[in-house]
Amino acid sequence: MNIAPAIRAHNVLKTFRDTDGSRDTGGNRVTAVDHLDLTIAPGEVVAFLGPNGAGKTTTIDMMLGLSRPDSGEMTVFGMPPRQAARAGRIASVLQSGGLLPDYTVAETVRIIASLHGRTAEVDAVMDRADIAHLANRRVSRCSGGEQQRLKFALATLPDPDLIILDEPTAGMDVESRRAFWAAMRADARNGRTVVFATHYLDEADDFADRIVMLAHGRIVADGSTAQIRNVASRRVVSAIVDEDGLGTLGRTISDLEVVDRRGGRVYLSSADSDALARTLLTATCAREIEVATRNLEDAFVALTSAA
Ligand SMILES: Nc1ncnc2c1ncn2[C@@H]1O[C@H](COP(=O)(O)OP(=O)(O)OP(=O)(O)O)[C@@H](O)[C@H]1O
Repeated sequence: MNIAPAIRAHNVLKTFRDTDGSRDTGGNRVTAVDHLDLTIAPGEVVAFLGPNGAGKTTTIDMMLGLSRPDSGEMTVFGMPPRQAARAGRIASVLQSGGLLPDYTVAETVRIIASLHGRTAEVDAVMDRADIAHLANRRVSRCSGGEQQRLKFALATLPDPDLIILDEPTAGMDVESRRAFWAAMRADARNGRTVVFATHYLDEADDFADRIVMLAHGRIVADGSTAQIRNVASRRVVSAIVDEDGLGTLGRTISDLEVVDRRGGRVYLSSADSDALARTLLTATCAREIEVATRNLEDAFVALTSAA
């Protein structure tokens, strides 16, 4: 059977007029999403990871049908996003607004449940979002993390096939973040597709099956969390070495990557870091050779700054 992908972006381009506060700059445009190709299968939990301005929100807005690509095509379950949203297949958890402060948590869930004809689900949904113990608390008295869990509960009420979350834990402390993602995980086990944007590497690593790293509107890495960790755990060999030495190295090590140049040192990476270090030592006049493990943060910086 041919099942439509949950999300398919084909050559999606989105630009904006450059409005930097000055008078019209002559029609310069910012490319927010640069010919994006991406397929997400039903049931995947995918993190969009990227620095400020990478294009995460712009991509998410197009997935939700809030804006349209300039060119290319975005589909959700094989249809235009707006149609999928109208059919109740997409829900989103937005960062701010949307809750009535004077209602209790339980009243809020019941009101939205009745709108969707899902009153029988109220208890189960509150349990999954870990807000059952807050049932009688006014929304205005809930912490930011508790309010986000409530919003998440509301988003799951219509039983959508896809949930999209744009930085749902921004501003939360570590404990609240953990509680939020535990609730999300409990829900995703039921086969829902979840796409979330985050700045936090740990969050992506802990809760996603797959990480899509974005920078400058382009995908710079896309893989299972294990694959991304594998790239991240490569060793970096650094040394003081001249351009001749680098040339020799480039001819010997086919996948040589110059990760960084800092403080007179060159930072290098290759799948076989032993061969890299050996060549540096024996075939060049490199000095002060050091080998270090690259952590996820370094890998992220290296991948995104190379884009
Ligand atoms: N309405 C707009 N008008 C002009 N430029 C925009 C608009 N929306 C986004 N941009 C620009 O498009 C680029 C991508 O922005 P986007 O908000 O999608 O990034 P992001 O990855 O979500 O960033 P953040 O992590 O800071 O939320 C940025 O350069 C941004 O300034």
